Amino acid sequence: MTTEVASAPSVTAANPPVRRLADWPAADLRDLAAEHGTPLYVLDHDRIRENGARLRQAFSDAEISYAVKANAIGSVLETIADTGLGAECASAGEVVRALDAGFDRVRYTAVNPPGRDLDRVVGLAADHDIAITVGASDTLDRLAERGWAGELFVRVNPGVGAGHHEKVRTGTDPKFGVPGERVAAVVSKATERGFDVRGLHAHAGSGILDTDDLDAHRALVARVVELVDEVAGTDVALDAVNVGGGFGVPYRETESPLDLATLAAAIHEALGDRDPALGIEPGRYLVADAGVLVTRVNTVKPTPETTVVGVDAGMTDLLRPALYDAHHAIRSLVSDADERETVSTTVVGPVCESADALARDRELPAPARDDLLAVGNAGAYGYEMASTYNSRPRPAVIALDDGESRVSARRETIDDLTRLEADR
Ligand SMILES: Cc1ncc(COP(=O)(O)O)c(C=O)c1O
Ligand SMILES: N[C@@H](CCCC[NH3+])C(=O)O
Repeated sequence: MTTEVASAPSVTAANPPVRRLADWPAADLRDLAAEHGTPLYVLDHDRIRENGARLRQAFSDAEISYAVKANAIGSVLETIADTGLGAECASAGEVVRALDAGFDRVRYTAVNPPGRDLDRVVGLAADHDIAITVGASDTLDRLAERGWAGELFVRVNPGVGAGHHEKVRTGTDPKFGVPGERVAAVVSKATERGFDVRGLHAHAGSGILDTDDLDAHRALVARVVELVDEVAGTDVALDAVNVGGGFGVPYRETESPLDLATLAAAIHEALGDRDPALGIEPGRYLVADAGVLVTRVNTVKPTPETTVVGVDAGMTDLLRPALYDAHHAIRSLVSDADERETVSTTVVGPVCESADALARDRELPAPARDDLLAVGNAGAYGYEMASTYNSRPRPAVIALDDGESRVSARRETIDDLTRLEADR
C-alpha cells in the first residue's frame, strides 16, 4: 500500500552533507505513526540516493560497494542497487539478498565463514560477478576444496584501528585479516592454487569521524601499500586495493560531517604514485541519516535524579545505545514542544535490562503520556541489529520515496515469534 505524505522530508538540490534530526518534518512523522503504529522505523530513500551521489562524486574513480550489514531491508538494497553501486556482503544471507535486490557486483568478505556460506556463495558465483575476500589461509583451502577459482582479495590486518567504540575497531583485532608478516605467503599460496588474486583489502573500523581518525585512514592505506610492495617483491603484481568502509556521520549536534573530498584526497595521497584500482565499502554513510525511529511515550516517572520517560522502543529495536553507549539525538514530535518547560530525562525502553535506555541525561520538552519522540540517525545498524529478546516483535519499517510512503517491512506479530518452533 502506498500513502501520500504531506511533504517528503527536505531533499534539497544542494544535497547537504548532513541531515539533522531537526530537519525531519514532525507532522509527517506523526501522521505515519498514527497510520502504522509505533515503534516505527522511517527510511527516506531520497536521502539514501543523496548520500550515494556525494560518495560517487568524491570517489569518482573508485569501485564503491555498499556494506549491506548497515541495513539489508530489500527496498533499501533495491534503491542502492539502482544507483549502480556494488554490494559488500558479510554472509551468504547478505549475498542472496543483495543479488535478489538487483546488485550486479558483489564482494563477499568472508570472516571465519561457515562451510554452508561458502557452499552457497561458490554456487552463486557460477552465474554472478562475485569476488571473495579472505582473511585466513584456511579459507583458501576451503575455497579450493569447493572448486573456487574466481576473483580474490586478501584481507590484511593493518594494525590500524579506529572507530566510534572499541568494539568496532576491527583493524587492530587479530580476528580480522592476515597478519602483515604472513601476507606475502598467503598471496603466493593463493596464486599457486590458481585463484585470480586481484589485490589487498583492509578495514580500520566503523564510525570514523574526527580529524585525528583521518590520520587512521592515511595510516591504513600506507600500510596496505607497504604490503602491496612487499608482495611485488615476490613477483606477484596486485592491481587493486580495497580500503574498507567506516566513514562516520555526526550523531551529536556538536559534531561536523566528514569532508569526503578531504578524505578522498588523503587516501589518494597515501596511495602515492601507484595507481591501483581503488575500492571502498561504506555502509553507515549511505543510510544512517536517512532513518529515524519513532516511538511513543507510555510512562513518565519523576525521580530525584531524572524524569524517567518510558517509551515503546527499546534495545530490541535499537541496540546501539545499550551495546556501545552510542549517542542518538532524540526529539519531541509534539506540536506544542516550544511551549513546554524543558526537563532532564532518561528515555528507557520496555526491556527487563538496565542497559535498556535509548538516551540518558537529555533535555526534552516535558514529556507526557502518548507523546511521540523521534530518535535520529537510526538508518544504519538499527533495524538490522533488532532482536526479539523479551519476546518483543520487531517494528515496522516505512519507506519514504519521492513524496510517497510505503511499507518496507510489516510489523512483526507475537504469532511470528513462534513460527520456527515445532508443533507441540
Ligand atoms: C569489512 C567491512 N567493510 C565495510 C564495513 C562498513 O562499515 P561502515 O558501516 O562503518 O562504513 C564494515 C563494518 O565495519 C566492515 O567490517
Ligand atoms: N554495528 C556497529 C558497526 C559495526 C560494523 C561492522 N563491522 C554500529 O552500530 O556502529
